[in-house]
Amino acid sequence: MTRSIQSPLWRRLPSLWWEVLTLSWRCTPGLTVLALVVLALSVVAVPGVALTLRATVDATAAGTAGVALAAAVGVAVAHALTSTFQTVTGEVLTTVADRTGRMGVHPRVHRAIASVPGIAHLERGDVLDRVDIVRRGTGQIGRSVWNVLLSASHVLKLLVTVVLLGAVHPLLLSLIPLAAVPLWTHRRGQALVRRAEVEGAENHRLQQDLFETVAGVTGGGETRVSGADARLDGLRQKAWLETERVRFRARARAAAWTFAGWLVFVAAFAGGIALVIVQASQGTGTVGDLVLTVMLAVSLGQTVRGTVTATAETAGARRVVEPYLWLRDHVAGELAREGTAEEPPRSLAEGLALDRVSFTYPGTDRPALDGLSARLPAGAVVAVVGEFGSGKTTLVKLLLGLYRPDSGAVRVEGRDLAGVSTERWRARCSAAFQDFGRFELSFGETVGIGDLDRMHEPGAVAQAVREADAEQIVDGLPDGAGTQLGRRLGGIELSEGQWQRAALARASMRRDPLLFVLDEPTASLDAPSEESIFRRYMERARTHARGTGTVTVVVSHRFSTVAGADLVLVMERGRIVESGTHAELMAIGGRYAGLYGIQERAYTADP
Ligand SMILES: Nc1ncnc2c1ncn2[C@@H]1O[C@H](COP(=O)(O)OP(=O)(O)OP(=O)(O)O)[C@@H](O)[C@H]1O
Repeated sequence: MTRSIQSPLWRRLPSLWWEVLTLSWRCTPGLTVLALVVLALSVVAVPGVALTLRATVDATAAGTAGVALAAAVGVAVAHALTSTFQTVTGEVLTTVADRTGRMGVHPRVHRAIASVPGIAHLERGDVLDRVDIVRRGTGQIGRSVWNVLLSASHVLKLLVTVVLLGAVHPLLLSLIPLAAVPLWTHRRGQALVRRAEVEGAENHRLQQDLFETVAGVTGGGETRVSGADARLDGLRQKAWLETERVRFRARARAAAWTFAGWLVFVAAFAGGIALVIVQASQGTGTVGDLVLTVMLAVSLGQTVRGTVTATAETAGARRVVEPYLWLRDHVAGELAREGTAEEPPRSLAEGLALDRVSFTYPGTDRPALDGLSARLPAGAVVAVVGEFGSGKTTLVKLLLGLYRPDSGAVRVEGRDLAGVSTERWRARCSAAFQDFGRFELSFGETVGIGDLDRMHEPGAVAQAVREADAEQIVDGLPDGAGTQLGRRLGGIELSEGQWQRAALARASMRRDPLLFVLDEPTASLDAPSEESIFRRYMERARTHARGTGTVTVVVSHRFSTVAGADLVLVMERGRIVESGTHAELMAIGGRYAGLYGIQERAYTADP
C-alpha cells in the first residue's frame, strides 16, 4: 500500500531543500559554493555602495581627504561587486539548478521508479501522471532550493535597507511598500495585454488563414481564377487591423498603469529626498545621508521585484514538488515492505495456489481475474488455456509477483506471496513471454542475462541454448555466440522466430527455479517446432520437479501442444471454468473438449 503524505507540505519542504542542496553539492561542488557566495555577497553589495558613498561625501564635506579617498575606493569595489552580481547571479543559479536537476534529481527519480519490484506502479495512472510531471520538472526541483535562498537574500536585502533608511528618518520606511506599487501596476497592465491576446486570437487566426488561402499553393490559384483574391485580401487586412487595434489599446493601457505606478513611487521618492534635504540643512542629517537615501531608494524597486518573483517561483514549484514528495513516499513504502519481507522457500513440496484472487488493471473497471481459485501442485506441468483476453497472462503475472491481487492471495507453500520478498521470489522464477525482449547485445549475452550470476559460468549459456533448440542459430552466426545482435548497433538482425528462441534460451538459464513460466513463447514458431520445444521443456520440467519441485506453467492457444500437461486450467472471463488432465476434460465433454475438437478438425482438414 502507498503510504500517504502524513505531514503538510510546508513541514516537509525544509528536508527536501536540504536534500536538493546536498545533491547540488555532490553534483557540482564548485558551482554550489559560488552560488552561495554570490547570494551572500549580493545582500551586502547595494548597502555597501550606499554606505561607502555616504562616507566619501561626508568625509569630503568634513575635509578629511584620506578618509574620503579610502571610502571612494570602497565605493569602487562595492560598485564593481554589485554590477558583477547583477550579471552573474541569474546565470550561476540557473546553471547550478539545471545541473542538479539533470545529474542529481533526474537519475534519482529513475532509480526510485526502477527499484520498486513490481510493474503495477508503471501502469497506475496516478503514479504515471506524477512520474511524468516530475521527469519534466526535475530542473524546477533542482531550482526550488535556490529560489528559496534567492527569496531569503532579497528579504535580507530589504531588512538591511529598512535598517539604513529607518536610521536616516523613520518616515523613509514608507518607501518600501510604495516601491511595490509600480510592480503591482505593471502586472495589472500585463494581465490586460494577455487578455487582449486572447480576445484578438480569433481575428489573428482569421487573418492568417486568409493569408494562406490567398498566398498558398492550393488556394492561391483558385482564388486568382475566381477573382476573389482582392476581396479576401481586404478581409485579411480588416482582421489584421482589428487584431492590432485590440493589442494597441491594451498596450497603451498597460503603459498607463505602469506609468501611474512609477508616478506614485517617484512622488514618494521626491518627498523622501526633500525630507532628507531639510534634515541636512537643519544640521540633523548630512549630505551623505542624502546620497545614501537616493542610492537605496533607486535600488528598492529592483529588490522588491526580485523578492516577489523569487517567492512566486518558489510557490509555483509546488506543482512539481508535491508529486515528487508523493512519489518518494510511494517508493519508500514499497521498499519498506520489501525490507521486512520473508525469504521464499528453498524448494516446493506443496506447490502454489491461487486463493479467491481478484485483480482489476488500473484505469479499467472489469476485473481481469474474478475470484479465481486453483492449486498448482509442486512438480506439476500446468497448462493454462482459454480464449483471447480470458486472463491467462494476468494469472501468470500474479504468480510471478509482477502484480499483487486486489483481494485474495497467491500462496507459495501455503504462505501469502504478499509477505515474501518480491525481488527474491523473482530470483527463483524463470519466464518466457509472448512479448519477449529483443536485447541488442551479443547472442551469448542476450541469453546469459537470464541469470546474471551464471552468465559467465562455463557451459551455462551453451546448455541453455541447447535446451531451447537454438544451436543452429548460433552455428549460423559469423562470430557464434559472440556475434553482436541488432542492426542499430551494426550487428546481425535475427528473424522473429530466432529472437523467440533466444528468449527461450534466456528463460532456461536459471538452474533451480521454483516457478517456470512459458507464456505463449512459441507463437512465432510453426506447430512442429512448438511441439518439439514443449516436449523438451516438459522433460526439463520433470527433471526440475525431482530436485526443487518446480511448478511449470504453460500458456498456449494450441491445445494439442499442452495435452501432455499434468493439469489443464481452462479460463473464461477471469475465472477457471474447468480443470483436470486432458483425458478428464475430454471425458466430461465440456468447453475444453469442444475447443480441442474445433482445433483438431482445423488442423486435420484438407487444404
Ligand atoms: N495492462 C493492461 N491494462 C488494462 N487492461 C489489461 C492489461 N492487460 C490486460 N488487460 C485486460 O485484462 C484482460 C485479461 O488479459 P490477459 O492478457 O490476461 O488475457 P489473455 O487470456 O492472456 O489474452 P491473450 O490470449 O490474448 O494473450 C483483458 O480483458 C485485457 O483487455
